[in-house]
Amino acid sequence: MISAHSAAAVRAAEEPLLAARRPLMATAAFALATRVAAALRREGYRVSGSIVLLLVGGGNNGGDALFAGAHLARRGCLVHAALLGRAHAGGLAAATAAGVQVHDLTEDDDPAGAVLELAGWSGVWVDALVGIGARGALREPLARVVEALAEERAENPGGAIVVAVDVPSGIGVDDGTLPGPVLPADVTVTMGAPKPGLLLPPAADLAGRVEVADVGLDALDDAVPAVCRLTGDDVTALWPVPGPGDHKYTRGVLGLVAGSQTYPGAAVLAAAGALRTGLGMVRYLGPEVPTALVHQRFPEVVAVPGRVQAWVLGPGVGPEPSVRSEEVGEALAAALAAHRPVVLDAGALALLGETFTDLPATVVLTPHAGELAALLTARGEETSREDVEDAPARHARLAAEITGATVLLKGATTVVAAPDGPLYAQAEATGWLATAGAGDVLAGMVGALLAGYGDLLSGELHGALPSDGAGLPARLAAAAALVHGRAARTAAGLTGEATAGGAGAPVTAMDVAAAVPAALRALLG
Ligand SMILES: NC(=O)C1=CN([C@@H]2O[C@H](COP(=O)(O)OP(=O)(O)OC[C@H]3O[C@@H](n4cnc5c(N)ncnc54)[C@H](O)[C@@H]3O)[C@@H](O)[C@H]2O)[C@H](O)CC1
Ligand SMILES: [K+]
Repeated sequence: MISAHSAAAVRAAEEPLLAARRPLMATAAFALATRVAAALRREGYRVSGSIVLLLVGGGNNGGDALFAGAHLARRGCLVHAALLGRAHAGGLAAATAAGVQVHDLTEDDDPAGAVLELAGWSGVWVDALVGIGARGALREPLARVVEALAEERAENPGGAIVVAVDVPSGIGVDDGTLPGPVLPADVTVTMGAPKPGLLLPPAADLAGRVEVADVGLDALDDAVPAVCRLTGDDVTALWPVPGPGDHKYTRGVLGLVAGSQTYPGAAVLAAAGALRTGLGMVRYLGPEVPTALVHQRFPEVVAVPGRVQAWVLGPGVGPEPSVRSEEVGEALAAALAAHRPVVLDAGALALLGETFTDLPATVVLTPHAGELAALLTARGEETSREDVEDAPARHARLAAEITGATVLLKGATTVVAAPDGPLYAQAEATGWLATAGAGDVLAGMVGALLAGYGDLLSGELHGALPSDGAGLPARLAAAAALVHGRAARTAAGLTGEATAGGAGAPVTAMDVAAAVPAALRALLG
């Protein structure tokens, strides 16, 4: 698992080391210089002779770059330092002594023009304007400088390598927002631990390859992370793999109230997602048309009421009041009364206006940005889809706090928030996954995992939800999102990590469901 820590947590971990006069900045700077050299070599350049431009702000972020520039100068780089704030004195002295060419632009009347000229000759731009000390959108003249460089980079994408120091300057370090202009990075060398803004969209999309420089912040190992990203190993540890003693009730039975006469296909897609994820049985409850379609595709689905350990309610049910939405409401009331974990998707989310208020964290909402905006607005927090897309983590957390439920906010990066515990940010998906029905498949996958842990989550095994169950719904939802994304990549012909190259090919939602077993085989070994 990748754990990201807030700026405050990093500072708290730094304090005792700084008090003990540990050379944090020297360690950070050496790591930065090493990573810049590696980035040059990765692109086929020689280190010696390469021209490096340091963009230096007025704090310790700039200090890191100045000390790193001294290392690079001693390795034969031609290093220029554009000072755009009162530079770190020690760093400036070290850089000057090592032959770094310093350009003090603090009094320049057109610093952006001067920086652009220096940038035009440079093979590497080191963005050290602000780090975790940033407060809000970049102020002038930094904003104009960053805008000019970002425009230049957009016009010449194959140009300089951009290396961000700690974070790309100007991102929302703790919430992943983009309050103002930011220079997209190819590499972010982050000190001590990833920051939330390097995992949370939209800022995470501008960080490039994130490399963590170890500066000895061991105190963070015991700190509760602000944001987590599950990796394959975490999913392997979580995924319920049946053994000789298992039967369908120990593996979990999922109740599925999905699909309608208008959208019958959602029932098939949600059932596909659940069945391919692996569970004891799916009980489908719905009208004649979707029932027939589900049975045609999956004869193993049982279409009569009975014992279930978890529910998926709402895929393919419209938000407008209808007989079907009433059936979903009745199923939700029964599930809550029985303390069963529930996934609420699509039309079921519209039920949360006034009737269902304080939900347990074992209820997992799976909205997209528009549905989350509608849900928050219905609860008195006037919110637009754009508001959610600009700050997904903040709005997912707000919805979790207001409803009490776990919120899986679908998007290119899927964010999962629970009323307490860390946020999750899963970014395995490919753009091909943006296709009709993919959300129905994901709802089925989340439901299958909840069913697999159904008795534990319902507290039947331990009385009240045990401490080791706290946070489990969020982890399971994040695990489902990881496998959903990996399955889409597999179906699209994109293998390996999210960073692997290749364009892939179109996929349907059913292709994604069909690829889940292959994605799991790759993960479970
Ligand atoms: N503490 C240490 O020894 C280490 C710190 N590391 C690096 O230091 C930065 C954090 O440094 P800090 O001095 O606290 O703040 P910054 O340099 O990030 O920024 C402060 C600097 O930026 C100006 N500023 C703030 N907000 C804005 C804005 N919106 N627009 C324009 N300018 C802004 C502010 O006025 C100051 O001048 C951390 O990120 C690390 O890179 C080392 O890595 C480890 C040791
Ligand atoms: K920076």
